[in-house]
Amino acid sequence: MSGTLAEKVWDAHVVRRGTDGAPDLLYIDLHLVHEVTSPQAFEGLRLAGRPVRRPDLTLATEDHNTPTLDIDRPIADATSRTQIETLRTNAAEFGVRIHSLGDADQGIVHQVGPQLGLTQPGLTVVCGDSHTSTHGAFGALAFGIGTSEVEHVLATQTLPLAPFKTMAITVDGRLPEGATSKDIILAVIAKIGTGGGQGYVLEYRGEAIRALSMEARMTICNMSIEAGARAGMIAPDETTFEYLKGRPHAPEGADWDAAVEYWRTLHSDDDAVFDAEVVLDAADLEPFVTWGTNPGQGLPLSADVPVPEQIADANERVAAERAIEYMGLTPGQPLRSIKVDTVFIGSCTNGRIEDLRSVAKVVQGRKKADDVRVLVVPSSARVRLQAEAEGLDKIFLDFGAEWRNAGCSMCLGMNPDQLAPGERSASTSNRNFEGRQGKGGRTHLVSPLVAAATAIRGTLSSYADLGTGRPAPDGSPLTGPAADLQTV
Ligand SMILES: CC(C)[C@H](C(=O)O)[C@@H](O)C(=O)O
Ligand code: SF4
Repeated sequence: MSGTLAEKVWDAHVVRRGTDGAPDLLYIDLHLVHEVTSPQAFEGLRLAGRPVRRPDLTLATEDHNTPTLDIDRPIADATSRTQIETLRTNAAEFGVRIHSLGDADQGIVHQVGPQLGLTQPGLTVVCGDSHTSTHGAFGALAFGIGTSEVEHVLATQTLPLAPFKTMAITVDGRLPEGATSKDIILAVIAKIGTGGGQGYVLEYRGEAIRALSMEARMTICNMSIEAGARAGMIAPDETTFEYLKGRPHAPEGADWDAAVEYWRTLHSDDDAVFDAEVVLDAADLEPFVTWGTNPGQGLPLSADVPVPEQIADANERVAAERAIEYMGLTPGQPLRSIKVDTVFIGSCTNGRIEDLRSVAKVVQGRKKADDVRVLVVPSSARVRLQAEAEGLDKIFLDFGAEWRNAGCSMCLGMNPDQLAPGERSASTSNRNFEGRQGKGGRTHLVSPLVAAATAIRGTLSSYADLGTGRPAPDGSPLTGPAADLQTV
C-alpha cells in the first residue's frame, strides 16, 4: 500500500469509514489525561452511567495546576487544588491509572507518555491538550482534542475524525553550530505562519531531521500546533527504536522484534503524494527568537525588531504594531539588546534531560546575570531524578538558578510560577501569547542554548556570544570535570 506516513497510520485505525463526507471513526490506542480538560468529560460519563471503556489504554497525570515548590504541602490555590483533587477522584472512581504529584512518574503529560514507552510508532494518541502533537515524533498520529471528545474517547475508545491534508516539511542540510531543533521549528512557523498548517498533518523529514535525537524531534512536533497544524509526525528509525528499547511499556523479546519489523514500514513511500511541501535548508538557520506575541513572530537573533512601516501586508503591519507595543520594544532595536528579567527553562517543548544537560554545560562554573531570575523546571519527576543523579541540579544552583519540581510551571499562568505585569522572559516554552506566563508578562521564545546564554549575559544572546570558542554543547551526558559530580 502506497501512501504517506499519516495515511498509513490513519488507515490502520479506521473502525468505520465515513460516507458522503462524514468523518471516519478511528480507534484510539492511547488516551492521556490531565486535570484541566478532563473534569467535565468524567462528569458526562457519570451522568450517563457509563464506565471508561479501556482504562488500560488511559493514563492520567497532574501537570498544569501543580506547584513546583513545596509539593508535599496542600496546594494553596483553591482552583488548582480542586482541579487536582477532581482528577484524583475521577481516576479512582473510573479505575484510571494516575501519576500524582510526588510520584516518580508524575510530570507533563507529553513527557510521561514517551518516557514510559507508552508512545510508540504507528499508534493513535489523543489527549485534551493541543501539544499532543509532541508524540508524533515517534511516528504516532497524535492529536489534541476538546473536552467533549475526551468524553467520547473515555466512553468508546474511538473518535470521529474529519479527513486531513498532508504537508511535507523537508529540512535538508546540517544545522550550524549553536542552532537546535527549536530554531528549526521557530523558523518553520515564521515561514508558514501560525495558520500555515491549518487542516494539515505535517511530516518533518530530510537530513537535518534524521540527524536529531528523539528529544529534539519531540520539540519540533510539539510546536506543530503553533503553525495551526492538526498534528506533526516524523517517521520512526533507529533513533526511535533505540529510545524506546527497554522502556517500561516497550515490547520485549519476540514482541519487540515483531514491533520493529512493523515500525520499519511506517514511512511515506517514495511515490506518496503530499498536498503541500515546504523546503528549508538547515545550514541557513541560526538561533531564532520571537519578538512578538505569537510564535510566528520570530526572527534570527542577529536581526532587529521589525519596523511596522516597512511591512507590506496591512494585517501583518497592524499585528506587528500591536505586538511591539505590548512587548515594550522599539522598532529597529537589535534583538540582542533586549534585556530580560526572567529565564524559564522547562515545559513539554524543552524541559527534557537533553535540554537540561545542554544548559548545564553552558552555565557550569559561571554565575547568572545579577538581576535575572532563572527557573529550571524538569518536564517530569523522572527527568528531575535523572538530572540530580548526573549532578545537574548542583550546577544550576551554583549558577544562581532555582531548581524546581516537575510540571508545566511558567509555560502558562495556571500555577504559582508566573511573570509579574511588564516582566520580560526568555522562555524555552512554545507560546508567547499576551499574558500567557502571567498577566502583562512579555515572553520571548528561545532554545535552551539561547536561554542559557541569556541567563549569563542578561540580554537575548546566543551561545556564540559567550565567546568561548568551544563547540556548542549537545544533550549528551556531561564528561570531563563535571562528570565527577555524577552519582550514578
Ligand atoms: C490547558 C491546555 C488545554 C492547553 C493546551 O491545550 O495546550 C495548555 O496545555 C497549553 O499549552 O496552552
Ligand atoms: S508545558 Fe505548556 S505547552 Fe506543555 S502541556 Fe503544559 S502548559 Fe501546555
